[in-house]
Amino acid sequence: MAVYTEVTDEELNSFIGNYDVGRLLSFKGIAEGVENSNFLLHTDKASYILTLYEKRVNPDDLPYFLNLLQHLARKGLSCPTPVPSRDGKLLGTLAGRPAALVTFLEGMWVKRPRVDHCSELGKAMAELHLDGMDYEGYRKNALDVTGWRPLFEQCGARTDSVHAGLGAEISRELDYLEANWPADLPKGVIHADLFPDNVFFLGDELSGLIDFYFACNDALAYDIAICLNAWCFEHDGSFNVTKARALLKGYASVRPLETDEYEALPILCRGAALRFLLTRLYDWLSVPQGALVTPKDPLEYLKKLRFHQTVGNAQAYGLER
Ligand SMILES: Nc1ncnc2c1ncn2[C@@H]1O[C@H](COP(=O)(O)OP(=O)(O)OP(=O)(O)O)[C@@H](O)[C@H]1O
Ligand SMILES: N[C@@H](CCO)C(=O)O
Repeated sequence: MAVYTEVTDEELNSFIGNYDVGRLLSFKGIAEGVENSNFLLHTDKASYILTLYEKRVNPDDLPYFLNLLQHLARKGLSCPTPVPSRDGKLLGTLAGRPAALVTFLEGMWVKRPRVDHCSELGKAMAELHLDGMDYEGYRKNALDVTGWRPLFEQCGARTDSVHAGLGAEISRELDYLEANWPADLPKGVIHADLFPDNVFFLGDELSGLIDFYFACNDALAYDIAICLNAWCFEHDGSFNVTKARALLKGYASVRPLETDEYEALPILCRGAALRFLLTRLYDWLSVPQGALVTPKDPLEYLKKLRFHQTVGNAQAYGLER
C-alpha cells in the first residue's frame, strides 16, 4: 500500500486550483510503492501523478529531485515532469505534507526483464548520465560507502536473527569495501534505484524512468553496478551474463566506459549489493507487527554479494575490452 495520507475532496480541489491543469475528473490512490503516497489524477486536459512526500524523504532534498526532473525532461529524457503551480512553484503543500504534481508516464514495468529490456535500460541509464552532466544541483549520496557502517550499526545484534553469521559476514565485507572503494571514478547525477519497477516499457520500447527519490551525485559506474544486480540475476539466484553483456553494451553504445570504471565493476557490484542488503535488513528489522507493507528479502542481496565476491575481473560481466 502506498497511501499513507488521506486527502479530502475539498483539500484536493483547492490544491488543484493552484495549477493550470484543467478540471479534475477523477482521483484515486495508487497501491504500488512504499515510500510516498501517490495518487492518479485525470483532468479534462491530461493525467497526472500527485505525490505526497512522507517521512522518509527529507524535505530539504525535494528541490534537488524536482529541479532534476525538470532539467532531465528539458533535455528530452522521458521522466515525470513536475508541473509548476500558477505562481511558478514545483513544490506545494497538501494535507500537511510537501506535495508535487508530475506528468503521467505511459507504460508498465516488466516483472521478468529479458535481454532486450536490459539493453534498453543500459542505453537509457547512459542518457540519464549524460543529461545530468550539466545539472547544477548537488546531493551527496547518503547511502555511499561512508553510510553503510552506520546503517549496519543500527541493525546491531539483531542482524543474526535474520541469518546465522550474517553480522560477521557483513562486517568483513565492510572492512574490505572501506579499504578498497575506488575514489576517483567519473562522477555525476545517478538514479541510484533503477530497479525494474522504476523503468516503464510500452511494448518492447522503454517509455520512461520514474522514482528519482534516491538520485544523488556519485560515481556513474556505481549506477551500472546497481542495475547489474537488479536486472541480471534470475529468480533462482543465478547470474545471467547474457543480460549483463546486453546492459553494458547498451550503456557503452551511448557513453563508453573508461578503463578504470570497467575494471572497478566487481567492487562496485559488491558495494551495490551490500547497500541493498543493508537497507533491506534495516527495513526487515524495523517493520512493525501487523504492518501492511511486506519488506523485501535482504538475503536475496546476500546471495548477489557472494556471487560478486567470486568474480576475478570485470570480464565476468560479459563485456570484452
Ligand atoms: N509519473 C508517473 N507516471 C505513471 N505512473 C507513475 C508515475 N509515478 C509513479 N507512478 C506509479 O506509482 C507507483 C509508485 O511510484 P513510486 O515508485 O515513485 O513510489 P514510491 O512510493 O517512491 O515507491 P518505491 O517503493 O518504489 O520507492 C509506480 O509503480 C507507478 O505505478
Ligand atoms: N529498490 C529497493 C527498494 C526501494 O527503494 C529494493 O529493492 O530494495
